[in-house]
Amino acid sequence: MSSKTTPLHFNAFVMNTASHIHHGQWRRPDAGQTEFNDVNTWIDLAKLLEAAKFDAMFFADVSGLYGDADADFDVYVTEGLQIPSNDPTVLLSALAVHTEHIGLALTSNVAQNHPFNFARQLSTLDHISNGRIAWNIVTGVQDNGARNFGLPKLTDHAERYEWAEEYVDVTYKLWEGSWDDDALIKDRERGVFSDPSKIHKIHHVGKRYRVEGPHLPSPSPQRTPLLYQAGSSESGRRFAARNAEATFIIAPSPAIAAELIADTRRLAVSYGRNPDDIKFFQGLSFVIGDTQEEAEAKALEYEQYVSVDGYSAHSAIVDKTGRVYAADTPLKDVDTNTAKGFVEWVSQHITDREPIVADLALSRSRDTRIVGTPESIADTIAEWQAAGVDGINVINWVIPGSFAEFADKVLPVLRARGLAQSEYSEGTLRQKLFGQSLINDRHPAARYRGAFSDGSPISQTYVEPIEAKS
Ligand SMILES: Cc1cc2nc3c(=O)[nH]c(=O)nc-3n(C[C@H](O)[C@H](O)[C@H](O)COP(=O)(O)O)c2cc1C
Repeated sequence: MSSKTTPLHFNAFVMNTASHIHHGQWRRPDAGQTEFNDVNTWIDLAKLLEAAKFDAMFFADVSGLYGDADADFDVYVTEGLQIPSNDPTVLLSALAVHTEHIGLALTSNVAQNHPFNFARQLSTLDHISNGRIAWNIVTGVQDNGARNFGLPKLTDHAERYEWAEEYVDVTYKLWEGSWDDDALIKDRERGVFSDPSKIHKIHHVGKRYRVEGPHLPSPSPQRTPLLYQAGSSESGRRFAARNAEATFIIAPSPAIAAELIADTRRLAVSYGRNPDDIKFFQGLSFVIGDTQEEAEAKALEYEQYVSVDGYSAHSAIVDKTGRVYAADTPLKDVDTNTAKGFVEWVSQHITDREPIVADLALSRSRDTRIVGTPESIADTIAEWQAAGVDGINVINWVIPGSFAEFADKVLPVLRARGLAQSEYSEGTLRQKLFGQSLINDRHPAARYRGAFSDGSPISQTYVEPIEAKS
């Protein structure tokens, strides 16, 4: 079913590191991502994106190293594969003060921050940015990323999503229920800064957390930041259907995206939400030429920089000791239990010779890559919209070049077709996407509005009701 979203939304998909997705490209002379430690790299990019009317900068993040935590991690360090990396939560405060309209989205998983303090950080950022913050809710993907927070390894998949449900429940209570709208008074005459009868403890007691409250920040412009989610398994889709206002997907084709979108929207309705309470953002990268031949030639040039080790390591095509296979290793000799389906898929598509590991890397670098002229790229983007996609997360090869080129060459064609905005609409990030600043009444966070005002325990998800302390 075609998306009703016109114009589409466009986010710049980035990470505060040198080698985020397209590994090896940091070696190019025009790769500014090597200077990720310089805040001006990101401030300049934010200004470029805002001038081009991108909807948001969308920062990925991880809390550790990829691969088996007991395995060798040399390849990640050699490749700069998401290490070193800096914390997007801190960086976004700098970007907020240098921009006015563009949304600022950060990824954080349920292990890397305690929900009480994380809710406080996001409220602070939402105040600083005047309501432009979004949170990409992820459950984590790394054993090391879990071990850095005291866990023995990555929590099992289903339990990670149960954990995420309680995590967001705590944040919803803090963001939506702890402060009434008129609690902050600042009455110099009477010497009353806030009204204590309008600020409430949340008394959360759950399987993983005990959080008394109240929330320390006063309500920010959005209260609950715009909520993204990334994760497309059955559990991932159910979590998104209950909690996400936007989900980030990397479907291999518009047809598969259409199935994923229809299923998630159907689930959202079963949870009492509307189908269009969720917007879907597809990750795509672009190689742009004034002619198709020029675009193809540029694609070959990018492929000269492809790091087989980088893509192999990121796709967990590693042996038991964590070492990547040599590029000329026949795929039949690859022993992996994490990417078996991908290895088999690539093998099926190479029939004229023995498929090797280098073919996997090349296939990864071409995943959801569109090579063409601005017009042909706009045609393809329209096909994703027809599949139900509401926005595109633009994946870069180089910073800022990939975004500057997309802004200069493709966005004008999309604007002429009504597929990209020419101006920002007023208001907060949620106002721009959904026409209202606060999360809608169909979302589970809304049930906590006013829920603690009389101090009585409320029907709480994932926690036993407790006698609210008088
Ligand atoms: C498009 C996309 C982007 C993701 N980005 C991140 C990320 O930045 N950090 C992270 O820890 N996990 C990230 N993930 C992993 C998911 O959060 C999730 O933990 C993982 O996909 C397992 O969920 P699933 O089995 O439901 O897909 C991403 C997943 C997808 C599909």
